[in-house]
Amino acid sequence: MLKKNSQNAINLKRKPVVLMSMGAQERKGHDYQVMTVKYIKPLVEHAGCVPILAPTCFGPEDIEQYLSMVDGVYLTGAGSNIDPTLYGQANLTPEKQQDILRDQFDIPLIHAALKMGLPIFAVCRGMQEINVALGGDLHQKLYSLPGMLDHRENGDASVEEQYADVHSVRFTANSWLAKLLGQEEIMVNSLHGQGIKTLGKGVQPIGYAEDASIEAIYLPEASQFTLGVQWHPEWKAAQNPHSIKMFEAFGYACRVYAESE
Ligand SMILES: N[C@@H](CCC(=O)NCCCC(=O)O)C(=O)O
Repeated sequence: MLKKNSQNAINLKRKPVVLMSMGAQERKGHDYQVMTVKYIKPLVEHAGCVPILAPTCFGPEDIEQYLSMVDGVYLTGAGSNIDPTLYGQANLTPEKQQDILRDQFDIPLIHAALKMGLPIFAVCRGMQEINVALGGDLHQKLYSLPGMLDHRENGDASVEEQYADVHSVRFTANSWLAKLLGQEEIMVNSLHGQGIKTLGKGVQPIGYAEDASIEAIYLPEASQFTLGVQWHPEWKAAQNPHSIKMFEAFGYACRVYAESE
């Protein structure tokens, strides 16, 4: 039996379950599928969800079965770049790692999740995947464009320094995201070399860095919660009220989906 409390929270008998796509990594001649704990932690602690980690190395065949078991999809960041042939460009960063198996899993996953009305929260590479899945493309070297900030981290710096807030993001005035966060501008960290160029079908920017690059998107025509951010709200989320609000909102959307099942 479902109950709603006075804060409009939904008390399900079970926690909502959320799919996270894993990434490929090779170590000492063995293939691994990996997920960084920093991404899982706020999903558990602030969204109140149970993660299911899906290996992406066996192809997209079982996507529908995975999605039938979950109440949301959380697409994380990763150091790898999306294969640019998927958005009609030659590879300008051949020195960078790719993860074609994750691309081949996540693109149909996004289409299927949208069709099913599953809430989607996407971070960094995940946000770029949504744009590519919907027919958009990317700047492969955002940092080489005139007038743009360098959004990459300093590879020689400590992890603390790499994930420190470095630039602002301004949200569309009166947008749902500005209302959720209670302010129209926040400071964020930045660890990406690529960024959205042409918008995919139905993709709406809702936050921009001071160099006008796209930092947050959603899909206004979708019935479910959709949010993609280019920064890393998962990093020390417990210490960041904005990150907590985003994970809580995603968790709430997943609970609503679970209740509807
Ligand atoms: N490779 C893309 C995506 C960047 C991204 O997701 N970075 C994550 C860094 C590592 C992590 O925190 O998981 C780009 O460069 O734009």
